[in-house]
Amino acid sequence: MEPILSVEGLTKRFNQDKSSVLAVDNISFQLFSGDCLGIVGESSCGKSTTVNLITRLKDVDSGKIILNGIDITSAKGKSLHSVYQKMQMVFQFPQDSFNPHQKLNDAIIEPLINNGMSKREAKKQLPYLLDLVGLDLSLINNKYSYELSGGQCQRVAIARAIAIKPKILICDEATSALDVISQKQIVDLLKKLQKQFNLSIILITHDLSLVRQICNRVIVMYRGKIVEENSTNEILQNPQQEYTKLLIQSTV
Ligand SMILES: Nc1ncnc2c1ncn2[C@@H]1O[C@H](COP(=O)(O)OP(=O)(O)OP(=O)(O)O)[C@@H](O)[C@H]1O
Repeated sequence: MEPILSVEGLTKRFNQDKSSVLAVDNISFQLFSGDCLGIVGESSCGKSTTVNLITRLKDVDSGKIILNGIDITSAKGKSLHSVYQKMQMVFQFPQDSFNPHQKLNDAIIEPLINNGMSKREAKKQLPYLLDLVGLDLSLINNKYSYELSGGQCQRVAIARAIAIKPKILICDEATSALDVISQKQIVDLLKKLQKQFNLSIILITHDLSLVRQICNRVIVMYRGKIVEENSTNEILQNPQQEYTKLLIQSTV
């Protein structure tokens, strides 16, 4: 089976004043259709930089990113449009994902309009998209992001992300700013959507219990490198690397 996303030798260094950080150090991995891949590791190990490179928010120093068979390593301008048709992101702080001056109705359908759908047609999709994430149109109608709870807002962010039916959803600490009940609801929602649309998910998290609930594979990062990669069961029950063992111990 061909991977939907393949990352080969990805490297990124940040230079600041006289210091320099090798944030991502020659990492390679593959994501297959229907996979939920967890990327875990302590703060500053390079998780978010990895995501920023894959989604082309940052330029790579070296390495390759192949999305659905197409090399997107240097995708820019118009070619990014087709990248974001296939790959969408959900971020940690749902309220920050939205323009506070834009009504949520408009924010959700924006990707559809950017994708060529008329505003009238896009509006007709709203109740369906909200239903997918367990929300009613009456709740968000004419509201702004700051008028919703974090959990509700994250559902809206997910509705917007899946509106154009991406193949890959990247969740960067998407539940870590939420209370425990909302976290569980978002995890259940992601599981449901994954099945429904055969979504491939990359889940960036500190939280190994989250990984246990939803991921089938896990990558462990330490100081910019992948130190271990395996099925979730193997990583959690039979970790090979000292760092992975420490990570598991520290979160039990
Ligand atoms: N724009 C930047 N300029 C300089 N250094 C950066 C930049 N972005 C990230 N870094 C550095 O790169 C390293 C990796 O950061 P990154 O945000 O990818 O880690 P992370 O694993 O996502 O951390 P966290 O879990 O705390 O979000 C860190 O040392 C960070 O300080």
